[in-house]
Amino acid sequence: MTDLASEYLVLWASQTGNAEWIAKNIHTEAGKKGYKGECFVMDEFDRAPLQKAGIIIMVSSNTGDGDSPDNSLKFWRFLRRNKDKTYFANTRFTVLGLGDSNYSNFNNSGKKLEKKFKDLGAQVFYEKGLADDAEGLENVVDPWIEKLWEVLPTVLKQTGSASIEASVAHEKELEKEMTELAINPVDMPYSMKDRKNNLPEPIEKYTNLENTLVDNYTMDARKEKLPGNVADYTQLENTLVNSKIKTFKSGFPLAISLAGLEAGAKLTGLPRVSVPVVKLTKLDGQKAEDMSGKVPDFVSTPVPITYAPVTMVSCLTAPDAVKRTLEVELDVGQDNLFEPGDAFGVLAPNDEELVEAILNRLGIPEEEYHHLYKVEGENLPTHLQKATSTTVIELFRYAVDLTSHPRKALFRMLADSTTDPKEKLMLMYICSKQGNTTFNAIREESPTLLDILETFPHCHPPIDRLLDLLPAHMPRFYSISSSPLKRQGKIRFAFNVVEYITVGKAQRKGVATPWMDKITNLIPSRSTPTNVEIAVTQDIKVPMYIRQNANAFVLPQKTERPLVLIGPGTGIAPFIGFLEHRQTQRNIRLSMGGIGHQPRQQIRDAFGPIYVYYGFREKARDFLFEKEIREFENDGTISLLRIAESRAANAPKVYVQDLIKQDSAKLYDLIVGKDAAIYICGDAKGMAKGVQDALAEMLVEHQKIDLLEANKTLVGWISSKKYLRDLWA
Ligand SMILES: Cc1cc2nc3c(=O)[nH]c(=O)nc-3n(C[C@H](O)[C@H](O)[C@H](O)COP(=O)(O)O)c2cc1C
Repeated sequence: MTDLASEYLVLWASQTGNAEWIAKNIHTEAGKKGYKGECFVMDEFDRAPLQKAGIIIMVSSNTGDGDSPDNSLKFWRFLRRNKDKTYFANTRFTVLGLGDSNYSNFNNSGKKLEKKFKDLGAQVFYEKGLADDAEGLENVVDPWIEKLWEVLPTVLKQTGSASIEASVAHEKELEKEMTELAINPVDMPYSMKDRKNNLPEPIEKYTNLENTLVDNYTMDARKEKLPGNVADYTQLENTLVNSKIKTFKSGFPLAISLAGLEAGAKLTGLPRVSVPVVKLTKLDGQKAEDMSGKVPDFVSTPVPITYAPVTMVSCLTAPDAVKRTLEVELDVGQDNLFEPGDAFGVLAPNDEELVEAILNRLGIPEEEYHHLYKVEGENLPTHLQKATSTTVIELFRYAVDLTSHPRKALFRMLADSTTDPKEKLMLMYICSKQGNTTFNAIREESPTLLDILETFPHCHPPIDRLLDLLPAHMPRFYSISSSPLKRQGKIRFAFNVVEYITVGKAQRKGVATPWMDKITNLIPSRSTPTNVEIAVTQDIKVPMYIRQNANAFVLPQKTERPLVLIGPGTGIAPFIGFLEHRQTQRNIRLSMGGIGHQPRQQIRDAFGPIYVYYGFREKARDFLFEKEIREFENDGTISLLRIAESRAANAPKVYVQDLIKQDSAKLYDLIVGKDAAIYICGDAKGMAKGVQDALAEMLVEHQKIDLLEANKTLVGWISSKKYLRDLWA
């Protein structure tokens, strides 16, 4: 195939919006460069010119255990059924995979796409890119796209409406702006010396500002730094509160290292200014009621949302434990069908104080919060497509993510939205190749949008552009930790309340877990007794929907099949549901009575043994579900309970993988001899890899095969669903 193709097709599959955003940017830019083509989500492949487009560019992320995103499952069914080795004989393609190296199945879906397309006769025109969210997607995505523009003219005609010359000229212009920015000495942000000279006395307070323009500061720390009498300011603050002038939450401005920024140097590798898509139009004079507590209509879910009343809350950790784990029960009603192991999504809003502080920082007064707007634009991202009549506050509560890792493209846009040349230079530096270390350090700090805006006080981005560049706000998923057999119409789940301090001393919190902590109202005391179930009678509702488990992380149909359940920390939660289910099934069988000469033995044989590997820091503080687990052990639901304590006083650290190694003979007999299914839930990084190694060692020792063979066997077990993993990074 040497001819130039005349049309391209971009296909994307995305679980949380990154791949969609990147794919749509590629499509928009290709159009601007004069190429002709279309862009579709993979599951709409039947509308796409699959065989007609000579060039296919695919962008796909991963979910679960190297699984393809939900919006590509139909496409995958089509690909799997397609056995025609010449189906894509006239197609050249490339793949951009988005993955995370914390997962052992790194970028599995992109790799699978490449293999399948080759099997169907397609040829690779440009080597696939495998981006890593653990390191920052941009590190691979940006150079991969840059190179794509170099390769594309060799395989695709520029036939679009824009004339080639015009597009080349436009391209040159962009290129110049994008790849080169000379640093003029007068534009340089303050040097350390200047900074010290400009600071009020006493200077010692500021000497910790090495390499920073802005120190991290809290309200109190800020007061401390104010020159003059602090009492005056405190009084001023009180006066403001008393006179009902609203005060807003402060952010934590970032400490930005400019170590690589030198006068006369050039900034290169700057991301292209992303094409504006979103247009926010005010609907004249129309206002909406404050719908606080109700998820706005533009949020789409695969099944309708249930507003489930909270019926019980319990704190599973001791007051002085490092993590705080809550268990919550929701009344989801009889119509929501689920199995233990299924997950459900919680539609929590962004933190209200954060939302209001951001709106305030963007210059939107409170009386504007409820004006109705329409979100318009060609090729809008999925999460904004239905926002045809909504308010600014709802968009910031439910449409965009205000706390996840910022994209380089956001900094690039902010650079164009500041009135201050020094801020512009800093922002350009952050998204340049030279500023990569600084960008990664910023990612580590997980700043909120408020923190970023407070770091660059002269930056006034238009809201439309923020909507363009902020990632989608997503539901948060939790595993169900109860059995519908035992608790009809109710689900229980457990979660750690995500709150922590960063290296830069900024306080951070998650979205859904602090929200649930707040609405269930256990926080004020913090000394809530451990493991006491508190009935909730107030009208507290959680918007949620059940997502049935796509990767078979549910109990096997046959109750005789032995199980090995491995779940440290909150990874034990789905297994509590499994065990409750088995316990109830056994009780039902017992109440019905066995059959034959040995009825009790017959009942026992109907339920395979269950080995549980569970771990936590310390028995006294973090033994989640202790009461339930002891009960399962005593009544024989659990056949073998192995507990790993990683921070027991005066004892070596023990992890679940250590216990698996100790039990390797027993486990080999159960897993290989008796065909047990293995389930593992929890941290993808240390734990899942450790368990994988321990299982491989078990095979090496008892099956007498080498490590390579052992790992191949494990991969085979994963694909045959004998070894099931529900992991998070
Ligand atoms: C629950 C979950 C499971 C994931 N599993 C994998 C995986 O098995 N392999 C991998 O390479 N990346 C995995 N990822 C990482 C995603 O592919 C990555 O974060 C990507 O940027 C998401 O893009 P999206 O927003 O388009 O879905 C997982 C992410 C999540 C949240």
